[in-house]
Amino acid sequence: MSAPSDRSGNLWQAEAVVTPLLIVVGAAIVNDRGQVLAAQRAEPPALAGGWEFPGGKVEPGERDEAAIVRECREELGVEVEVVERLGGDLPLERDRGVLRVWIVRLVAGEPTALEHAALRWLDATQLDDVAWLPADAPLIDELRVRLARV
Ligand SMILES: Nc1nc2c([nH]c(=O)n2[C@H]2C[C@H](O)[C@@H](COP(=O)(O)OP(=O)(O)OP(=O)(O)O)O2)c(=O)[nH]1
Repeated sequence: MSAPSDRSGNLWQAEAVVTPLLIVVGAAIVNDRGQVLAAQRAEPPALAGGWEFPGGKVEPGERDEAAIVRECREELGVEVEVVERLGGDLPLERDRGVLRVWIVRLVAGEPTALEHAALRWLDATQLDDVAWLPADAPLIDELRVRLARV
């Protein structure tokens, strides 16, 4: 069967080609005591109870670093400074997109669970004490090494 074409004879673009890729950024907030802040999701029901790095979807035209700063304000009420990437692009389970985690440091404020069910500071020996969302799992060993160096 031939592909559909318009009157000028151009092939129609397949929908999958033009669907933009979703990018989710996560903030691994590391303090000078070698701890990282883990956040427990409150919603949606399928993810509630799972632990993640605070963050969310990058908006159209927004840089990852700006999205990280915005999400940390919205979700935790803190100001952060982006330090560097942790790991590569990780496939998301529920969405067609990727997760990018950035190491950040706190520059002002004390994190408050404005949207999460709970927050916990974890050191290198405590990273396995919480159930991370599946997409995050490949990063945890790398984070452990990193925290042990602080
Ligand atoms: N923030 C964050 N999201 C993660 C992580 N791991 C992971 O699989 N996700 C998934 C969960 C969600 O399906 C998606 C993030 O969506 P979200 O609902 O937090 O995004 P958002 O804050 O922009 O929220 P909204 O405006 O769309 O409601 O990425 C992680 O470590 N941090």
